[in-house]
This record gives sequence, structure tokens and C-alpha cells, in this order.
Amino acid sequence: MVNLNGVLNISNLSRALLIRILFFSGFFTLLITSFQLYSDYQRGVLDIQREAELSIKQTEESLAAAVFELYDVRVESILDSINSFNAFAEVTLIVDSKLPGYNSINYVVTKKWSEDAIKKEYSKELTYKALNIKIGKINYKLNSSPLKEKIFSQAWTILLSQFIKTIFVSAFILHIFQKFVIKHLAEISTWLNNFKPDTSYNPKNIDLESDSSNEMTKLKSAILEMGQQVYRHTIELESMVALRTAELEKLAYTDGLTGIANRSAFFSRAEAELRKSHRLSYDVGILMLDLDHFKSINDTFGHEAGDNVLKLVADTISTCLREIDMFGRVGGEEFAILVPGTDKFGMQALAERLKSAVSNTDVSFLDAEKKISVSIGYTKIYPNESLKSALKRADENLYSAKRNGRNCYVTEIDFLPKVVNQTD
Ligand SMILES: Nc1nc2c(ncn2[C@@H]2O[C@H](COP(=O)(O)OP(=O)(O)OP(=O)(O)O)[C@@H](O)[C@H]2O)c(=O)[nH]1
Repeated sequence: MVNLNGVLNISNLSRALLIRILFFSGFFTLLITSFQLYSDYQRGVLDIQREAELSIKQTEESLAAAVFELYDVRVESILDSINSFNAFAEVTLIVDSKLPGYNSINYVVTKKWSEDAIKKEYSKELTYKALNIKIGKINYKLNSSPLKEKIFSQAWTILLSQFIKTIFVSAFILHIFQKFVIKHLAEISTWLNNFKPDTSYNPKNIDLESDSSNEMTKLKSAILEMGQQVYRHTIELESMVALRTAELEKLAYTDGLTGIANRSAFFSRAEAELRKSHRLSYDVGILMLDLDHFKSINDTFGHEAGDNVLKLVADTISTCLREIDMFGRVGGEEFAILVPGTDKFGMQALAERLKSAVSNTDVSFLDAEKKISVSIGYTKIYPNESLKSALKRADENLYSAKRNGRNCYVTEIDFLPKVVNQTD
């Protein structure tokens, strides 16, 4: 059955199809109807002509006799009787001028009965057969009005029936098109619109009919397969990008030699921690460490040995720290530690722990007798103080420690005594 709802509520594609069907159907209907009506018209003209010839044949002898006998009233009456035959629009009788009694002048009688005449003029010789005398000729035009009426009513019938047929055929084609094409295209379009290659791939939202030889089912399967591949590749790509990003981030933020945070990573993390400490009002200390006489290690044992010492020291320091402490290599043989949630006692204890841990580090791979040490400068970061300003103070303390003979730690007098320990 034709689904009228579907036909009336049509998609753009269906509308385009409908317009084309109506246009082509209308065009060909008009063309075929015109041919048909033209040939019917030609046949109709022949029929009228035959009827006219027959009518003339029936009256020919009596008309010839009336003309020959100069019986004008009878001539007129016979010509009028010809009017009873529908075929004629106009009849003209032309009597031969040589006929006795007509005095070398053509005697012409024209009878006009209808305006609707076929343009062509027909002619018929008039002979008085009883005496075998040529009387003249009858010229006549055929009456087209009955034929026109017939052709017009025929045209209306054909056009109306073709129009109704076109409407039903179009509705039926649209219904089929809607059911077998549009419905599936709409489904595919909705599915593709909802398809997010990185988050959702839902094959159940596409209805795969059992007939797998159907082109639409094949198209849907191909789209689902393509969607699955795109989804899989997107997920793979995203996890690969995440992995690479993590690796790159690690490379960007990690010191290649020691594996701890590099200078920029240390400063950005320390700044963030400092903002947090200002907001939540907890104490933070900062500590700077510098290896003592490191140049001599490089010079004596080589750069590679120096690298190993740096790695060893970084590992040693890491073992002395809490998870929340931030440790970074901020220069060649210089390290910094941001210590959240601490006080002057905690800082001093940490400095002491670091100093002794480094000096107890086994560097026998350099020389059995060789010992290493660090100088430490530390300070408290005051509320709303910048990292730069606190670092400057810690650095000054570090250089004080260097000046004080190294292998020691220094902080300000009001945080602790200027020089709190010195082993040399
Ligand atoms: N092996 C190695 N050496 C480095 C690295 N970065 C810096 N250095 C060296 O560390 C040395 C630092 O020397 P100085 O600044 O004179 O300091 P120092 O010899 O430790 O003397 P003080 O700090 O005064 O005790 C230089 O020789 C640098 O070449 C590194 O990544 N690897």
C-alpha cells in the first residue's frame, strides 16, 4: 500500500525525484498525447472528406439536372439540403460558362454554413450523367467543429487519465524509494553524525537486514567496517600520542643524566607548590646544594667519572627526601630542594642528613681514599615571598658555606646560627 504519510512528509531527495518524475512524465504524456491527437485529427479529416464525397455523390445527379434545366430555385434548395450533412462548412457551385443558357458567364453560388472550416479547399467535377454533359464543379470546405469538439474532449480524457496515473505512479515510486533508499540513507546519516571516532562506535544503531546481497545492506556493512577501523585507529593513535606526549614531557622535564627534575621542571613545580603554600598557609623551606671541588674530580678522574658521581649524589639525596619534597638539578653540580610543611628544626635535620649521606657515599670506584662532600645553604620562604627572592638568600647561604670551608650547611641567624655545623 502507498504510504501517504511518507509521501507527503518527503525528504529533499524524494522531492527532487518527485519533481523529475512529474516533469518527465508530464513532458512525455504531452508528447504522446499530441501525436495521438494529431493522428486522430488526420483520420477524422479523412472521415469527414469521405462523408462529404458521399453526400455530393448522393445529390450530384439531381443538382446537375437542376443546373442544366436552369432551375435556380431547385439548385438553391439542393445546395441548402447539403447543409444537412455536417461535413460541410462551405459549398460553392461554379457552372461552366459554355453550358447553354449561361451566356459565357460563370454562374457561381456560394453557401456558407460554418466559421470552423478546415483551410484546405476540395473540388469535385459536376457531370450530368444522363446526358454525359460537364456542368461545372463543386468547391467545398470541410466543417472542422465536430472534429475539434471530439479531439478536445479526447484530449481532456487522455490528459486527466495520464495525470491521475502519473500521481499514483509517482506516489508508488516515492514509497518504494522511501522504503528502500531514503530510510536507509537517513539511518546512515544519523549514525555518521553520532559517530565520534574517539569516544563512541555503536554498530547496534545500524539495522543490518538479513539480505546481505541488498546494496543498502552492503553499504551499511562497509560503513560499519570503515567506522570500526577509524575507531580502532583513533584509539590506537590517541594512546600512542598520549604515550609519546608522556615520554616527551618526561624528556622535557627530566634531567637526562640524573633522572631527577631539570631546572625548568623544578622551578615550575616549586612555583606551583609555593602558590599552594601561600594559599593554605604552611611553611616551606628551600635548600641549595653544591658539590665541593667537583672540578678536581673531573680533572683527576675524567668527565665520565664526574657524571657517575653526579648520578650517585642525586640518588643519595633522593633517598633522604620525602615524597612531597621537590628535588631538581638546577646547575652543573648544583641541586635545589623545596621542602613543604617544615620548620627550622626540620630544615636543619634535613641539611645534616644530606651532608652526612653525601660524605658517606661510597666513591671507591674513583679512588679508595676519595671522599666527596656538599655545601648547603638553606632558608625559610616567608609568606608571600617569591621563589626567586628565597632562592637568592639560599644561594647566599650556600656561598657562605663554601667560604666557611665547605662540607657544611648555612642559614640566616634568625632561622638558625649563621654557621651551624662545620666538620673541617
Ligand atoms: N662530569 C660533569 N661535570 C660537570 C657537569 N656540569 C658541570 N660540570 C663541572 O663541574 C665543575 C664545577 O666547577 P666549579 O664551578 O669550579 O666548582 P667546584 O670545582 O665544585 O668548586 P666549588 O664549588 O667552589 O667547591 C666544572 O668543572 C664543570 O665542568 C656535568 O654534567 N658532568
